[in-house]
Amino acid sequence: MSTAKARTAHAKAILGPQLHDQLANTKVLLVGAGGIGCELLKNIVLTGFGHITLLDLDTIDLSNLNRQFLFRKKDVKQSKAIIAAQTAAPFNPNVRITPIHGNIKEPQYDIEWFQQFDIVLNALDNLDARRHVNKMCMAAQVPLVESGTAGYLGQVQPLLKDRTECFDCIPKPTPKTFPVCTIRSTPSQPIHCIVWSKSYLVGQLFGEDEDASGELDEAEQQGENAQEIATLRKEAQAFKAVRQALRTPGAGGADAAKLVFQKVFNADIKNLLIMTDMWRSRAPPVPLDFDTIVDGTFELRKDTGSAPAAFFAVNGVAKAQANGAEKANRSGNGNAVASGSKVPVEKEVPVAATTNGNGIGSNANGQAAPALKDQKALSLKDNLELFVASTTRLASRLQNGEESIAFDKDDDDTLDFVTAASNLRSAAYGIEGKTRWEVKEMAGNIIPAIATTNAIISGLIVLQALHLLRKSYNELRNVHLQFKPAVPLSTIKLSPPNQQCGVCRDTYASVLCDPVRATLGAVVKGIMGDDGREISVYEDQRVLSDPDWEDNFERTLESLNVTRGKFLTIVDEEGEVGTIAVGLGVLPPNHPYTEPPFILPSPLPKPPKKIKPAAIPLPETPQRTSLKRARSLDLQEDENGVIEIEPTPKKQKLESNKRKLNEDEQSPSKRRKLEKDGLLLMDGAQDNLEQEDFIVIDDD
Ligand SMILES: Nc1ncnc2c1ncn2[C@@H]1O[C@H](COP(=O)(O)OP(=O)(O)OP(=O)(O)O)[C@@H](O)[C@H]1O
Ligand SMILES: [Zn+2]
Repeated sequence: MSTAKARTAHAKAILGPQLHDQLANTKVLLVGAGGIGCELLKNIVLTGFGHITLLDLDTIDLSNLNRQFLFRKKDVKQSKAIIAAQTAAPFNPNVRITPIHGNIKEPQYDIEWFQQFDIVLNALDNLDARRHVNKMCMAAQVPLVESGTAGYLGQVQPLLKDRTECFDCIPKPTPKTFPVCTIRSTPSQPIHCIVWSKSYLVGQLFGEDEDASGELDEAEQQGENAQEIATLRKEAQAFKAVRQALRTPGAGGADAAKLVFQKVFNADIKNLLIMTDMWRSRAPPVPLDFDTIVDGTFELRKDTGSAPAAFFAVNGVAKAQANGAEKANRSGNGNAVASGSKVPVEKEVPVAATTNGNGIGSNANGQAAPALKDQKALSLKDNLELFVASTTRLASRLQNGEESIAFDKDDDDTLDFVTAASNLRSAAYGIEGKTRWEVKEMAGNIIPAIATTNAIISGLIVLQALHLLRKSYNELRNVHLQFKPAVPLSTIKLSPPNQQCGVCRDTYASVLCDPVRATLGAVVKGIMGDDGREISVYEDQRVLSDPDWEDNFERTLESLNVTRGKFLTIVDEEGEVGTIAVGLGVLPPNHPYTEPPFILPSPLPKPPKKIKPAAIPLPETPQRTSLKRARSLDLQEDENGVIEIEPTPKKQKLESNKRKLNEDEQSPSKRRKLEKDGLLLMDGAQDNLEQEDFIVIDDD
């Protein structure tokens, strides 16, 4: 057998000659060349996909090399897409890989561009880009395989307009937040102190001169303790002096750091202690003292030697350990603090993750093991020194012209500062400390990437992609990789689209136009044809017209900042007919100047009548990966240990922004209402559209 034949023999045997030949001509777009993307590129090249476009906006970072195996050290700072394409192309001489170093959200990647592909594979790491690709695939009617991994968990979801749920059919959970008072006055866990330090203190000291009273107003309205709020207000106002000191050359060194320390770890805590009621049911914090920490005589709890002291041994010596840790161990009082011999590890932390409070890492047997610098437990004095050093560095950056500094996990100065400040606060509140490594992980919301998870998920993506290309729609499954060694995979049959979805239930159309010449009115009237319904028109969240207000119809699309890659959304005023989403593309170069400056789709879009949401809420979707649920449904694992779960009716999705707007629009007096709310409306074609002219109805 020739080498070329031998190379494809196995793939051909597995796929069958028909699919094998089809793949050679298949055009696939792979978005993302990171952890999943590298694995997936290798897979699709070896499977025999013939035309691959690989797009990624990023360059290679040293930290990518442990799992993004198409990259080498010499490639650091080069384009991910270009290097991945170069490395993977020789895996199959018949493949054509077109790398693009760019952002998938750029306007040139419009509906027409997406339509050139037979299938799109997402290997992205953020919701925003995923949602964008989902929408473009729905608009272009191109099948998409969506995927993601988090530590040991992973998911693959095939998506096809009108057949399956889209990525946006199910609302995504919002990130966890903490009540403002927990963060600002009564923390009880390390994460509370970390959030305080990175989201509040860094901003107050090094950020824009922002008034942080908004969230306090809100807390007050929600009935929080008025005295506590008043104290927190005073505390925030008193930042002025320290902000000034940090920005003053000469005073901005260690003295300024000491000033900050005295304010936040001593004076502010003393002020909170005045509210004795607050500390009846919880342990009061201990004001820290700069000088005695430096000279080694400071004691966190003079009285009982309570557990937290074990983690903040003064001078790096586990002075408190003898009385503190042991007592904590014996008392077993259920506090969040752990024994002096082992700090609880919240997430997977490799190598010498446990520490014994004296700055030396210990392994599982309690034997001393040399800790990496970042994984070393810091004593109270270590933290104070780190606080002074990092505050001084940040202050000098401000003095050298940086206007404001925000937390960034990859900015060593801010990470050092957040590590030290959160540990000092933890010490004051009797909460265990965290290593710099752990703080980076928690503050940066880092979930360790696991190469094996990416490899498994990338294999599953190819299987789902093959089902889509074969049009074996009954074979499609959502697949979950779960942290259950006995049943690592579960598959779920696909649910139909959510009828209330604001993305995949829209009727999409594409208009090729010259936005410099085409007016809003001409395009909208062209799309609507002889359909005389009352409509409103939006671009994203901006209202461009409604039935009582069509002033913008005269304006060119460009003057309204509605250009290539954007969508005009045409919403039925009565809410009875589906929404039309018109994607804007460019005119072909040979389009005659004498013709209208746009080409309408043919046939014109005919959105369906809307299905009214059911009055009675449907039962909630089950925990999809839950084994318990699978068992309760009496489902059997198949021969591969895979459990299959039938989809159940889903809960009505919260109306999308657009639908919320729709309700608003029912009233013809919306324009007046918006103006009453202080929102600005554009009055005539001569108006220049400024950013502030946009009417933002709801922020996402
Ligand atoms: N809008 C976008 N357009 C193009 N590529 C994107 C876009 N958003 C994210 N990506 C790419 O998706 C990839 C996701 O891969 P991955 O999750 O492994 O992230 P990473 O940045 O390589 O790793 P880590 O975040 O763990 O350091 C990245 O290479 C990233 O550049
Ligand atoms: Zn949807």
